[in-house]
Amino acid sequence: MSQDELYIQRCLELAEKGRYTVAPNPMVGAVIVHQGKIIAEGYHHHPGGPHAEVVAISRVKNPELLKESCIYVSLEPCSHFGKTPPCSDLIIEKGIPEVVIASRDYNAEVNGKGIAKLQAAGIKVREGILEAEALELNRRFFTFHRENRPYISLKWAQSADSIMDPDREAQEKGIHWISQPETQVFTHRLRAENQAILVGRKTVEIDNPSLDCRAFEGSDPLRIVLDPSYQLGSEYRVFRDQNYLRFSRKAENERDRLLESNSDSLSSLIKTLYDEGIQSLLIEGGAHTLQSFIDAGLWDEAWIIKASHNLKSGLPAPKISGQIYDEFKLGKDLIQNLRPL
Ligand SMILES: NC(=O)C1=CN([C@@H]2O[C@H](COP(=O)(O)OP(=O)(O)OC[C@H]3O[C@@H](n4cnc5c(N)ncnc54)[C@H](OP(=O)(O)O)[C@@H]3O)[C@@H](O)[C@H]2O)C=CC1
Ligand SMILES: Nc1c(N[C@@H]2O[C@H](COP(=O)(O)O)[C@@H](O)[C@H]2O)[nH]c(=O)[nH]c1=O
Ligand SMILES: [Zn+2]
Repeated sequence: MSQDELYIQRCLELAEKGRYTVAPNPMVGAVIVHQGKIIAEGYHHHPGGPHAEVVAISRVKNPELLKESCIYVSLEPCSHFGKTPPCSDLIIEKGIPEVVIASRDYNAEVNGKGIAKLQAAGIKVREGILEAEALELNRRFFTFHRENRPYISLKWAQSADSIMDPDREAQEKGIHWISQPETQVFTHRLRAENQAILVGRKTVEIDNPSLDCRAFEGSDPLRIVLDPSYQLGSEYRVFRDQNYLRFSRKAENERDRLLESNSDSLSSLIKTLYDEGIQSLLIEGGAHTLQSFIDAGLWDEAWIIKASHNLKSGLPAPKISGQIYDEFKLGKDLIQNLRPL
Protein backbone atom coordinates (compact mmCIF):
# COMPACT_ATOMS: atom_id res chain seq x y z
CA MET A 1 0.00 0.00 0.00
CA SER A 2 1.22 3.50 -0.79
CA GLN A 3 1.37 6.19 1.91
CA ASP A 4 -1.76 7.83 0.41
CA GLU A 5 -3.60 4.52 0.51
CA LEU A 6 -2.64 3.98 4.15
CA TYR A 7 -4.13 7.33 5.18
CA ILE A 8 -7.28 6.77 3.11
CA GLN A 9 -7.53 3.26 4.61
CA ARG A 10 -7.58 4.92 8.03
CA CYS A 11 -10.33 7.31 6.80
CA LEU A 12 -12.40 4.30 5.72
CA GLU A 13 -11.92 2.66 9.13
CA LEU A 14 -13.09 5.84 10.83
CA ALA A 15 -16.04 6.20 8.42
CA GLU A 16 -17.15 2.67 9.36
CA LYS A 17 -17.76 3.85 12.94
CA GLY A 18 -20.83 5.74 11.73
CA ARG A 19 -22.40 2.70 10.03
CA TYR A 20 -25.42 2.32 12.32
CA THR A 21 -26.00 5.97 13.23
CA VAL A 22 -25.29 8.16 10.21
CA ALA A 23 -27.93 7.21 7.60
CA PRO A 24 -29.35 8.80 5.48
CA ASN A 25 -25.99 10.57 5.33
CA PRO A 26 -22.96 8.68 3.98
CA MET A 27 -20.24 7.22 6.21
CA VAL A 28 -17.21 9.54 6.08
CA GLY A 29 -13.84 9.61 7.84
CA ALA A 30 -11.01 12.17 7.70
CA VAL A 31 -7.41 12.40 8.90
CA ILE A 32 -5.08 15.39 8.94
CA VAL A 33 -1.43 14.68 8.20
CA HIS A 34 1.41 17.07 9.06
CA GLN A 35 4.93 16.13 7.98
CA GLY A 36 4.06 12.44 7.81
CA LYS A 37 2.25 12.34 11.16
CA ILE A 38 -1.51 12.06 11.75
CA ILE A 39 -2.31 15.04 13.96
CA ALA A 40 -6.11 14.66 14.07
CA GLU A 41 -8.92 12.32 13.01
CA GLY A 42 -12.68 12.54 12.72
CA TYR A 43 -15.77 10.80 11.41
CA HIS A 44 -19.38 11.72 10.77
CA HIS A 45 -21.48 10.26 13.58
CA HIS A 46 -25.11 11.24 12.96
CA PRO A 47 -27.20 13.34 10.56
CA GLY A 48 -27.10 16.99 11.59
CA GLY A 49 -23.85 16.41 13.50
CA PRO A 50 -20.49 17.83 12.35
CA HIS A 51 -18.97 16.30 9.21
CA ALA A 52 -15.75 14.25 9.41
CA GLU A 53 -13.56 17.15 8.18
CA VAL A 54 -15.05 19.53 10.78
CA VAL A 55 -14.40 17.05 13.61
CA ALA A 56 -10.81 16.41 12.46
CA ILE A 57 -10.02 20.14 12.02
CA SER A 58 -11.49 20.98 15.44
CA ARG A 59 -9.18 18.39 17.03
CA VAL A 60 -5.92 19.89 15.75
CA LYS A 61 -4.24 21.32 18.88
CA ASN A 62 -2.12 23.87 17.01
CA PRO A 63 -4.25 25.35 14.16
CA GLU A 64 -1.10 26.96 12.64
CA LEU A 65 -0.06 23.46 11.51
CA LEU A 66 -3.11 23.27 9.20
CA LYS A 67 -1.36 25.64 6.76
CA GLU A 68 1.31 22.96 6.21
CA SER A 69 -0.97 19.90 6.35
CA CYS A 70 -2.86 17.60 4.02
CA ILE A 71 -6.40 16.49 4.81
CA TYR A 72 -7.36 12.98 3.68
CA VAL A 73 -11.07 12.30 3.42
CA SER A 74 -13.02 9.26 2.22
CA LEU A 75 -15.63 11.41 0.42
CA GLU A 76 -15.40 14.66 -1.53
CA PRO A 77 -15.86 17.61 0.89
CA CYS A 78 -19.33 19.13 0.60
CA SER A 79 -19.94 22.45 -1.14
CA HIS A 80 -23.52 23.15 -0.08
CA PHE A 81 -25.38 24.31 3.01
CA GLY A 82 -27.16 21.13 4.19
CA LYS A 83 -27.79 20.69 7.90
CA THR A 84 -24.28 22.12 8.41
CA PRO A 85 -22.13 24.68 6.46
CA PRO A 86 -19.88 23.52 3.56
CA CYS A 87 -16.69 21.67 4.55
CA SER A 88 -14.87 22.95 1.45
CA ASP A 89 -15.33 26.53 2.79
CA LEU A 90 -13.83 25.51 6.14
CA ILE A 91 -10.81 23.86 4.46
CA ILE A 92 -10.24 27.05 2.41
CA GLU A 93 -10.68 29.29 5.47
CA LYS A 94 -8.15 27.25 7.50
CA GLY A 95 -5.59 27.46 4.70
CA ILE A 96 -5.09 23.70 4.27
CA PRO A 97 -3.03 23.46 1.06
CA GLU A 98 -3.78 19.87 -0.02
CA VAL A 99 -6.79 17.54 -0.07
CA VAL A 100 -6.78 13.82 -0.94
CA ILE A 101 -10.14 12.14 -1.61
CA ALA A 102 -11.23 8.52 -2.07
CA SER A 103 -14.45 9.04 -4.00
CA ARG A 104 -16.68 11.80 -5.29
CA ASP A 105 -19.90 12.65 -3.48
CA TYR A 106 -22.53 11.67 -6.06
CA ASN A 107 -25.23 13.56 -4.19
CA ALA A 108 -26.38 15.98 -6.93
CA GLU A 109 -25.87 18.94 -4.57
CA VAL A 110 -22.12 18.19 -4.49
CA ASN A 111 -20.93 15.89 -7.34
CA GLY A 112 -17.66 17.62 -8.19
CA LYS A 113 -18.64 21.08 -6.92
CA GLY A 114 -16.67 20.56 -3.70
CA ILE A 115 -13.52 19.66 -5.67
CA ALA A 116 -14.04 22.60 -8.06
CA LYS A 117 -14.42 25.02 -5.15
CA LEU A 118 -11.20 23.80 -3.51
CA GLN A 119 -9.25 23.97 -6.78
CA ALA A 120 -10.58 27.47 -7.51
CA ALA A 121 -9.10 28.51 -4.16
CA GLY A 122 -5.68 27.17 -5.24
CA ILE A 123 -5.81 23.98 -3.17
CA LYS A 124 -4.11 20.90 -4.62
CA VAL A 125 -6.68 18.09 -4.89
CA ARG A 126 -6.07 14.42 -5.67
CA GLU A 127 -8.92 11.93 -5.95
CA GLY A 128 -9.62 8.24 -6.59
CA ILE A 129 -7.39 6.74 -3.85
CA LEU A 130 -8.96 3.38 -2.79
CA GLU A 131 -12.02 4.48 -4.73
CA ALA A 132 -13.43 0.93 -5.16
CA GLU A 133 -13.34 0.38 -1.38
CA ALA A 134 -15.02 3.75 -0.77
CA LEU A 135 -17.77 3.00 -3.32
CA GLU A 136 -18.37 -0.39 -1.68
CA LEU A 137 -18.58 1.15 1.81
CA ASN A 138 -21.28 3.64 0.79
CA ARG A 139 -22.93 1.47 -1.90
CA ARG A 140 -26.42 2.11 -0.54
CA PHE A 141 -25.99 5.89 -0.46
CA PHE A 142 -24.36 5.98 -3.92
CA THR A 143 -27.03 3.79 -5.57
CA PHE A 144 -29.73 6.05 -4.14
CA HIS A 145 -28.09 9.20 -5.50
CA ARG A 146 -26.74 7.89 -8.82
CA GLU A 147 -29.62 5.63 -9.83
CA ASN A 148 -32.53 7.32 -8.05
CA ARG A 149 -33.65 4.15 -6.31
CA PRO A 150 -32.96 2.31 -3.06
CA TYR A 151 -30.16 -0.27 -2.95
CA ILE A 152 -31.86 -3.69 -2.79
CA SER A 153 -30.53 -6.58 -0.69
CA LEU A 154 -32.17 -10.00 -0.56
CA LYS A 155 -31.79 -12.33 2.39
CA TRP A 156 -33.06 -15.79 3.15
CA ALA A 157 -32.14 -18.98 5.01
CA GLN A 158 -32.26 -22.38 3.31
CA SER A 159 -31.50 -25.97 4.21
CA ALA A 160 -28.55 -27.83 2.64
CA ASP A 161 -31.06 -29.22 0.10
CA SER A 162 -32.35 -25.69 -0.75
CA ILE A 163 -35.66 -25.68 1.14
CA MET A 164 -36.87 -22.43 2.74
CA ASP A 165 -39.68 -23.80 4.88
CA PRO A 166 -40.72 -27.40 5.62
CA ASP A 167 -44.11 -28.80 4.57
CA ARG A 168 -46.80 -27.61 6.95
CA GLU A 169 -50.52 -28.14 7.55
CA ALA A 170 -52.59 -25.13 6.41
CA GLN A 171 -53.31 -24.07 10.02
CA GLU A 172 -49.72 -24.57 11.25
CA LYS A 173 -48.31 -21.12 12.06
CA GLY A 174 -45.04 -19.73 13.42
CA ILE A 175 -41.46 -19.30 12.27
CA HIS A 176 -39.50 -22.43 11.44
CA TRP A 177 -35.86 -21.54 12.15
CA ILE A 178 -33.45 -22.97 9.60
CA SER A 179 -30.41 -20.92 10.58
CA GLN A 180 -28.64 -21.39 13.92
CA PRO A 181 -29.68 -19.09 16.82
CA GLU A 182 -26.20 -17.45 16.80
CA THR A 183 -26.78 -16.27 13.23
CA GLN A 184 -29.52 -13.93 14.44
CA VAL A 185 -26.95 -11.33 15.53
CA PHE A 186 -25.73 -11.22 11.92
CA THR A 187 -29.24 -11.04 10.40
CA HIS A 188 -30.35 -8.33 12.81
CA ARG A 189 -27.19 -6.36 12.04
CA LEU A 190 -28.20 -6.59 8.38
CA ARG A 191 -31.63 -5.23 9.29
CA ALA A 192 -29.97 -2.34 11.15
CA GLU A 193 -27.95 -1.49 8.03
CA ASN A 194 -31.08 -1.11 5.93
CA GLN A 195 -33.68 1.62 6.16
CA ALA A 196 -36.57 -0.65 5.17
CA ILE A 197 -37.43 -4.37 5.25
CA LEU A 198 -40.03 -6.03 3.00
CA VAL A 199 -42.00 -9.29 3.25
CA GLY A 200 -44.89 -10.84 1.32
CA ARG A 201 -48.44 -11.40 2.56
CA LYS A 202 -47.99 -15.12 3.29
CA THR A 203 -44.90 -14.61 5.44
CA VAL A 204 -46.90 -12.22 7.63
CA GLU A 205 -49.80 -14.71 7.87
CA ILE A 206 -47.64 -17.75 8.57
CA ASP A 207 -44.71 -16.36 10.58
CA ASN A 208 -46.18 -13.18 12.09
CA PRO A 209 -42.60 -11.74 12.13
CA SER A 210 -41.44 -8.77 14.21
CA LEU A 211 -38.81 -7.63 11.66
CA ASP A 212 -36.87 -5.71 14.31
CA CYS A 213 -33.20 -5.63 15.40
CA ARG A 214 -33.64 -6.97 18.92
CA ALA A 215 -30.40 -9.01 18.78
CA PHE A 216 -28.32 -6.02 17.70
CA GLU A 217 -28.14 -2.39 18.81
CA GLY A 218 -29.44 -0.34 15.91
CA SER A 219 -32.56 1.36 14.56
CA ASP A 220 -35.41 -0.87 13.45
CA PRO A 221 -36.11 -0.57 9.72
CA LEU A 222 -39.40 0.63 8.24
CA ARG A 223 -41.53 -2.51 7.71
CA ILE A 224 -43.00 -2.91 4.23
CA VAL A 225 -45.72 -5.45 3.52
CA LEU A 226 -46.79 -6.60 0.07
CA ASP A 227 -50.50 -7.29 0.54
CA PRO A 228 -52.12 -6.69 -2.88
CA SER A 229 -55.70 -7.59 -1.89
CA TYR A 230 -55.62 -5.96 1.56
CA GLN A 231 -56.15 -9.32 3.24
CA LEU A 232 -54.12 -8.81 6.41
CA GLY A 233 -55.85 -7.71 9.61
CA SER A 234 -54.30 -5.24 12.03
CA GLU A 235 -53.51 -7.96 14.60
CA TYR A 236 -50.15 -8.86 12.99
CA ARG A 237 -46.89 -7.66 14.59
CA VAL A 238 -45.81 -5.82 11.43
CA PHE A 239 -48.67 -3.35 12.08
CA ARG A 240 -47.88 -2.90 15.80
CA ASP A 241 -46.97 0.78 15.43
CA GLN A 242 -46.83 3.36 12.64
CA ASN A 243 -43.37 2.30 11.39
CA TYR A 244 -44.75 0.39 8.39
CA LEU A 245 -46.15 0.80 4.85
CA ARG A 246 -48.64 -1.59 3.26
CA PHE A 247 -48.59 -1.87 -0.56
CA SER A 248 -51.99 -2.83 -1.84
CA ARG A 249 -54.39 -2.18 -4.73
CA LYS A 250 -56.41 0.11 -2.51
CA ALA A 251 -55.18 2.73 -0.07
CA GLU A 252 -57.33 3.15 3.03
CA ASN A 253 -55.17 4.91 5.55
CA GLU A 254 -52.10 7.06 5.82
CA ARG A 255 -49.71 4.07 5.99
CA ASP A 256 -51.12 2.48 2.79
CA ARG A 257 -49.46 2.86 -0.61
CA LEU A 258 -50.85 1.92 -3.99
CA LEU A 259 -49.51 -1.17 -5.73
CA GLU A 260 -50.10 -1.11 -9.47
CA SER A 261 -51.55 -4.25 -11.07
CA ASN A 262 -49.41 -4.17 -14.23
CA SER A 263 -46.11 -5.92 -14.95
CA ASP A 264 -44.19 -2.86 -13.69
CA SER A 265 -45.71 -3.02 -10.20
CA LEU A 266 -42.40 -3.74 -8.45
CA SER A 267 -40.56 -0.97 -10.31
CA SER A 268 -43.25 1.48 -9.30
CA LEU A 269 -43.08 0.23 -5.68
CA ILE A 270 -39.33 0.91 -5.76
CA LYS A 271 -39.99 4.38 -7.21
CA THR A 272 -42.47 5.10 -4.38
CA LEU A 273 -39.83 4.08 -1.82
CA TYR A 274 -37.29 6.36 -3.52
CA ASP A 275 -39.77 9.23 -3.33
CA GLU A 276 -40.16 8.50 0.40
CA GLY A 277 -36.36 8.86 0.79
CA ILE A 278 -35.66 5.16 1.43
CA GLN A 279 -32.01 4.52 0.46
CA SER A 280 -31.83 0.81 1.23
CA LEU A 281 -34.28 -2.07 1.21
CA LEU A 282 -33.84 -5.59 2.62
CA ILE A 283 -36.20 -8.22 1.20
CA GLU A 284 -36.57 -11.16 3.60
CA GLY A 285 -39.17 -13.33 1.92
CA GLY A 286 -40.91 -15.51 1.33
CA ALA A 287 -39.87 -17.42 -1.75
CA HIS A 288 -42.57 -15.96 -4.03
CA THR A 289 -41.70 -12.37 -3.07
CA LEU A 290 -37.95 -12.89 -3.41
CA GLN A 291 -38.35 -14.63 -6.76
CA SER A 292 -40.47 -11.82 -8.17
CA PHE A 293 -37.73 -9.27 -7.34
CA ILE A 294 -35.05 -11.60 -8.77
CA ASP A 295 -37.05 -12.15 -11.97
CA ALA A 296 -37.55 -8.39 -12.35
CA GLY A 297 -33.78 -7.88 -12.02
CA LEU A 298 -34.41 -5.74 -8.93
CA TRP A 299 -31.55 -6.74 -6.62
CA ASP A 300 -28.02 -5.57 -5.87
CA GLU A 301 -26.86 -8.26 -3.47
CA ALA A 302 -28.24 -11.45 -1.95
CA TRP A 303 -27.38 -12.91 1.46
CA ILE A 304 -28.04 -16.64 1.48
CA ILE A 305 -27.74 -18.47 4.79
CA LYS A 306 -27.09 -22.15 4.11
CA ALA A 307 -27.76 -24.50 7.01
CA SER A 308 -25.97 -27.84 7.26
CA HIS A 309 -29.11 -30.04 7.61
CA ASN A 310 -31.59 -31.27 4.99
CA LEU A 311 -35.34 -30.69 5.11
CA LYS A 312 -36.14 -33.13 2.27
CA SER A 313 -39.39 -31.42 1.18
CA GLY A 314 -41.10 -28.06 1.53
CA LEU A 315 -40.99 -24.62 -0.05
CA PRO A 316 -38.09 -24.46 -2.57
CA ALA A 317 -35.65 -21.58 -2.08
CA PRO A 318 -35.54 -18.90 -4.82
CA LYS A 319 -33.55 -19.57 -7.99
CA ILE A 320 -30.85 -16.98 -8.44
CA SER A 321 -27.68 -16.72 -10.48
CA GLY A 322 -24.91 -14.47 -9.34
CA GLN A 323 -21.26 -14.47 -8.43
CA ILE A 324 -20.03 -15.12 -4.92
CA TYR A 325 -18.66 -11.83 -3.59
CA ASP A 326 -18.12 -12.99 -0.02
CA GLU A 327 -18.48 -16.25 1.87
CA PHE A 328 -17.92 -17.17 5.51
CA LYS A 329 -19.02 -19.62 8.18
CA LEU A 330 -20.98 -18.64 11.29
CA GLY A 331 -20.99 -21.74 13.47
CA LYS A 332 -22.59 -24.44 11.31
CA ASP A 333 -24.19 -21.95 8.88
CA LEU A 334 -22.50 -20.92 5.65
CA ILE A 335 -23.23 -17.30 4.70
CA GLN A 336 -22.86 -16.30 1.06
CA ASN A 337 -23.08 -12.84 -0.44
CA LEU A 338 -23.96 -12.89 -4.13
CA ARG A 339 -23.76 -10.03 -6.58
CA PRO A 340 -25.44 -9.93 -10.04
CA LEU A 341 -23.32 -11.39 -12.87
N1 LIG B 1 -36.26 -19.32 5.35
C1 LIG B 1 -36.46 -18.03 5.24
O1 LIG B 1 -35.49 -17.25 5.21
C2 LIG B 1 -37.82 -17.51 5.11
C3 LIG B 1 -38.89 -18.36 5.07
N2 LIG B 1 -40.15 -17.85 4.91
C4 LIG B 1 -41.26 -18.79 4.78
O2 LIG B 1 -41.82 -18.61 3.49
C5 LIG B 1 -43.18 -18.90 3.51
C6 LIG B 1 -43.95 -17.85 2.73
O3 LIG B 1 -43.39 -17.72 1.43
P1 LIG B 1 -44.31 -17.73 0.14
O4 LIG B 1 -45.35 -18.78 0.28
O5 LIG B 1 -43.43 -17.80 -1.03
O6 LIG B 1 -45.07 -16.36 0.23
P2 LIG B 1 -44.61 -14.82 0.41
O7 LIG B 1 -44.37 -14.52 1.85
O8 LIG B 1 -43.58 -14.50 -0.57
O9 LIG B 1 -45.98 -14.09 0.05
C7 LIG B 1 -46.50 -14.22 -1.22
C8 LIG B 1 -47.63 -13.27 -1.44
O10 LIG B 1 -47.16 -11.92 -1.36
C9 LIG B 1 -47.75 -11.15 -2.40
N3 LIG B 1 -46.72 -10.89 -3.42
C10 LIG B 1 -45.46 -11.37 -3.46
N4 LIG B 1 -44.81 -10.89 -4.55
C11 LIG B 1 -45.68 -10.11 -5.20
C12 LIG B 1 -45.63 -9.33 -6.38
N5 LIG B 1 -44.53 -9.27 -7.11
N6 LIG B 1 -46.73 -8.66 -6.77
C13 LIG B 1 -47.85 -8.72 -6.03
N7 LIG B 1 -47.97 -9.43 -4.90
C14 LIG B 1 -46.90 -10.11 -4.49
C15 LIG B 1 -48.86 -12.04 -2.97
O11 LIG B 1 -49.97 -11.85 -2.13
P3 LIG B 1 -51.50 -12.25 -2.57
O12 LIG B 1 -51.54 -13.75 -2.65
O13 LIG B 1 -52.31 -11.71 -1.47
O14 LIG B 1 -51.75 -11.63 -3.90
C16 LIG B 1 -48.24 -13.41 -2.82
O15 LIG B 1 -49.14 -14.49 -2.86
C17 LIG B 1 -43.59 -18.99 4.94
O16 LIG B 1 -43.85 -20.35 5.24
C18 LIG B 1 -42.39 -18.53 5.72
O17 LIG B 1 -42.24 -19.24 6.89
C19 LIG B 1 -40.38 -16.51 4.79
C20 LIG B 1 -39.34 -15.63 4.84
C21 LIG B 1 -37.99 -16.06 4.98
N1 LIG C 1 -36.72 -18.91 8.98
C1 LIG C 1 -35.66 -18.08 9.05
C2 LIG C 1 -35.77 -16.70 8.85
N2 LIG C 1 -36.98 -16.16 8.56
C3 LIG C 1 -37.22 -14.72 8.42
O1 LIG C 1 -37.24 -14.08 9.69
C4 LIG C 1 -38.57 -13.63 9.98
C5 LIG C 1 -38.83 -13.66 11.47
O2 LIG C 1 -38.34 -12.45 11.97
P1 LIG C 1 -38.51 -12.09 13.54
O3 LIG C 1 -39.96 -12.31 13.93
O4 LIG C 1 -38.10 -10.65 13.65
O5 LIG C 1 -37.58 -13.01 14.28
C6 LIG C 1 -39.42 -14.54 9.15
O6 LIG C 1 -40.72 -14.09 8.90
C7 LIG C 1 -38.62 -14.55 7.88
O7 LIG C 1 -38.69 -13.31 7.20
N3 LIG C 1 -34.64 -15.94 8.94
C8 LIG C 1 -33.44 -16.46 9.25
O8 LIG C 1 -32.44 -15.72 9.37
N4 LIG C 1 -33.32 -17.79 9.46
C9 LIG C 1 -34.37 -18.62 9.37
O9 LIG C 1 -34.18 -19.82 9.58
ZN1 LIG D 1 -19.22 18.41 4.70
